[in-house]
Amino acid sequence: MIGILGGTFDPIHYGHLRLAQEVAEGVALNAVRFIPTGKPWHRAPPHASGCHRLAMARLACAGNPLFWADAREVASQAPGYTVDTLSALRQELGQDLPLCLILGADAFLGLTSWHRWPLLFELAHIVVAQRPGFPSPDDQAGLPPALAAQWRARRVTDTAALRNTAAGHIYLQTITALNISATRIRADLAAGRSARYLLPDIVLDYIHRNRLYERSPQQ
Ligand SMILES: Nc1ncnc2c1ncn2[C@@H]1O[C@H](COP(=O)(O)OP(=O)(O)OP(=O)(O)O)[C@@H](O)[C@H]1O
Ligand SMILES: O=C(O)c1ccc[n+]([C@@H]2O[C@H](COP(=O)([O-])O)[C@@H](O)[C@H]2O)c1
Repeated sequence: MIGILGGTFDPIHYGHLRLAQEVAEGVALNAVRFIPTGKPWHRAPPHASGCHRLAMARLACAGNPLFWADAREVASQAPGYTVDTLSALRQELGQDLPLCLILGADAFLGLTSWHRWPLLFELAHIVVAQRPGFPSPDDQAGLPPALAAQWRARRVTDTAALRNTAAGHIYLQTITALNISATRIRADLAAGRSARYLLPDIVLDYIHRNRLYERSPQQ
């Protein structure tokens, strides 16, 4: 079973890495692919280029045999819709392998705005985790009605259900709450404050060597 963690990763940080690690252990994944977005259609352009964000993801993944940074969205000129990425992975990996799309609560709460979002359930399971500062995904009052309906229909509490079908379930993984965001890291760096212990040293060294995030970020 493979996990997919997409993100802007501008830059990648311990919130992403613990999310991937704890989901991998929680649902018994064989690998997690980190897929940095190329030119995201849904938010302001990233501060660092796709090449830099991919390089930082590669550095962060090195040393963990489960983790792998996937260049496909950065290398593509297409809008980077997750449904297209999952379709391509399905073609490569076959129809039977269970795929788990990993989402933090903020991403999950916005799911109904995603391109062709109901199709995502035909391509992968969704494993969602809480994130500090956002409503818990199992608080149905906080979900848009269409997503709450999917939650009721698809939610499973036994990880065996994820292994037994290739796609279509929703699973809530409890993880260590880390109130870390890339926005905060960019703000710290732009203000000349240290971002140590929020992200791996090897990524921070890369940021300093390449003089990323030195100017005041536009939020
Ligand atoms: N601290 C965290 N805890 C749980 N999930 C997280 C955390 N940080 C990011 N994620 C999840 O990782 C994925 C990618 O997030 P993203 O790259 O946008 O990071 P971010 O820190 O939210 O960035 P930014 O502050 O620039 O919006 C999303 O599914 C998001 O919910
Ligand atoms: O496919 C979509 O329409 C879509 C809309 C919003 C976000 N996503 C994906 O969700 C992931 C997390 O996005 P973000 O903004 O939190 O970095 C990333 O892989 C995005 O490509 C995808």
